[in-house]
Amino acid sequence: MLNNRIKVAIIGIGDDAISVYNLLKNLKDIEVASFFNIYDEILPSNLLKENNIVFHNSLDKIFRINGLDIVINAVKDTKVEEKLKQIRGNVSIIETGSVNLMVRLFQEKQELLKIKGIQGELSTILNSIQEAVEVAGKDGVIKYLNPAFVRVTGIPAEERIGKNVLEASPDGALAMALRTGKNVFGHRTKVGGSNAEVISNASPIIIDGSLEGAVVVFQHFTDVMKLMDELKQRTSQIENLSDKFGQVTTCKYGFSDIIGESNELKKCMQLAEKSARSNTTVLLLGESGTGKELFAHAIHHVSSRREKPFIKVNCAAIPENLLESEFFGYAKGAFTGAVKSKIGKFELANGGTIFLDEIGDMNLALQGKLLRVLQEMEFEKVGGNQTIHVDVRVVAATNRNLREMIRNGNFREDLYYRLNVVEITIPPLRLRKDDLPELVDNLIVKLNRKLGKKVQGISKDAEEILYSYDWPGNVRELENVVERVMVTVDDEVLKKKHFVQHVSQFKALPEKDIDLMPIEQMEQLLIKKALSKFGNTVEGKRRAAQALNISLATLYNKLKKAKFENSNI
Ligand SMILES: Nc1ncnc2c1ncn2[C@@H]1O[C@H](COP(=O)(O)OP(=O)(O)OP(=O)(O)O)[C@@H](O)[C@H]1O
Repeated sequence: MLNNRIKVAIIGIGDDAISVYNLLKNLKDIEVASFFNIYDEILPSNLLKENNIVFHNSLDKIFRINGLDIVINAVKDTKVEEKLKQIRGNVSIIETGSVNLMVRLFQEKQELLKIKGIQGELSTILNSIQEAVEVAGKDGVIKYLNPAFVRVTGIPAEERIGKNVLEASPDGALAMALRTGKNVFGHRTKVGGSNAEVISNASPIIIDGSLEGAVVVFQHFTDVMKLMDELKQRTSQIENLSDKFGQVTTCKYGFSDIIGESNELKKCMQLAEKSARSNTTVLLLGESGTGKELFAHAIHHVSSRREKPFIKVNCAAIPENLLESEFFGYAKGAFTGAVKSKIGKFELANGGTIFLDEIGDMNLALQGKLLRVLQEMEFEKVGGNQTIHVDVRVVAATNRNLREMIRNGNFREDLYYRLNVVEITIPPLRLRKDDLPELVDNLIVKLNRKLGKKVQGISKDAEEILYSYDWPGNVRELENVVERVMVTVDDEVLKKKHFVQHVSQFKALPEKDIDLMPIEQMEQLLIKKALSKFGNTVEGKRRAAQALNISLATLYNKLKKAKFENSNI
């Protein structure tokens, strides 16, 4: 019956009949099959438009309607009532007054069906989840539990349902939520027959502002712990890997990237290439911007270690107190905040090359530790007691005068000799100006690509001005100068006037009548000028270094050397 529509016939087509029809037409379980127009009344026009409704003008036809379930009598006529009494079988006769009640019953039935559907879905979910669920009414009587509850606790459903949770499990999360009317999170207790430790969350069920019961969801603590352990392990693996990825520098350059035909540079390249194939430690010396890092990359690139990591450590950029843990890593709990262990650069470089840039800026204590690693290729993490063995090739570089530092007691002599198995001093650009044309040509090609320009070359007078300059910032400075001009100029040939117009170095220096003075003195003058322009703050120094085309570390070194920091610049 629920799935078949109920067939209805309405007697009369007056106002009563029409309002009954309007009530019924939207109920999907009811089909108004026929109207009986027994007084030759005029049919309302909208009813005429309705489909599939048959109009009869004789009540006799009522007996012939197939499968009729209900007749609604919307006329007050004793003759009609008499006639209807003759109808037999399953047909019900209803007066218009009862129609409202019938409609309400149908609507409630529809709601009930909807609720049944939702109930079905919910019980499928509750039956299949791994977490145990238990529900109690406001009086504490347990009304529901799912199959996982029985599995986790070992208590059969029939022993539990109907009991009062406030007595059966007074310390459990469900009882707490019922007593307080508040959510309970992460509550740990032992349950039931299995005495299993569980971790539960419970919530009160509040309907229209009043507490109607509570529900608890819980699972085996061991399950949760297992998941947590697994999660922790995975997280630490991911952190380690991303740590490693972040630190491993891909080796970007080979010897073919080192530009220059001067004898001075060629000698350096030959020596570097020869030593690259052995495992020896190489010490690269030279002013800032001469290409020491480029050489370190090239050495790694032609060595048998080229497929292994190339790790760069800038000893000047890392605060002294962190340098040791940067080098060797630290063990978990080595100091406050060391919640997990950290892998150091030496371990990361295992099998490959470590490039210790600005080695002259390392403190004496750490120099001693580094010496031990270089001699024995083993070390312990900070706060750790396990010895770690590595196989690392060391390339070190500095723009400082290590021999002078040894004389002043600032650099260990034994470390110096360990490092300079092969010592390569890259000459400054001012001593190999023959390399300028090739360097500039190469730069123009690279920058044309980068900036989308079509520069063909530089004019003779521009070349002259480049030759006449001493390049304290070496190749790095040359790169910046050419880029600055190419960014601003659209001509195909770069001329002297472009360099003078756009490059402060050339603007600042008078072209003629410049007093000759020692280069170091000129350098100091320029640093003073830059600091008075940008200020003696950390930011000022950073901007001054930028303007002078030297690294911040180099600026600090030069300041230290000249003791500028205490002067009144
Ligand atoms: N011979 C060269 N051929 C091509 N490019 C070079 C050459 N020498 C240096 N460079 C370029 O000049 C810039 C500075 O070089 P690099 O960083 O190797 O110098 P550095 O001596 O290590 O400097 P610092 O001491 O300041 O760290 C880089 O962009 C590098 O590619």
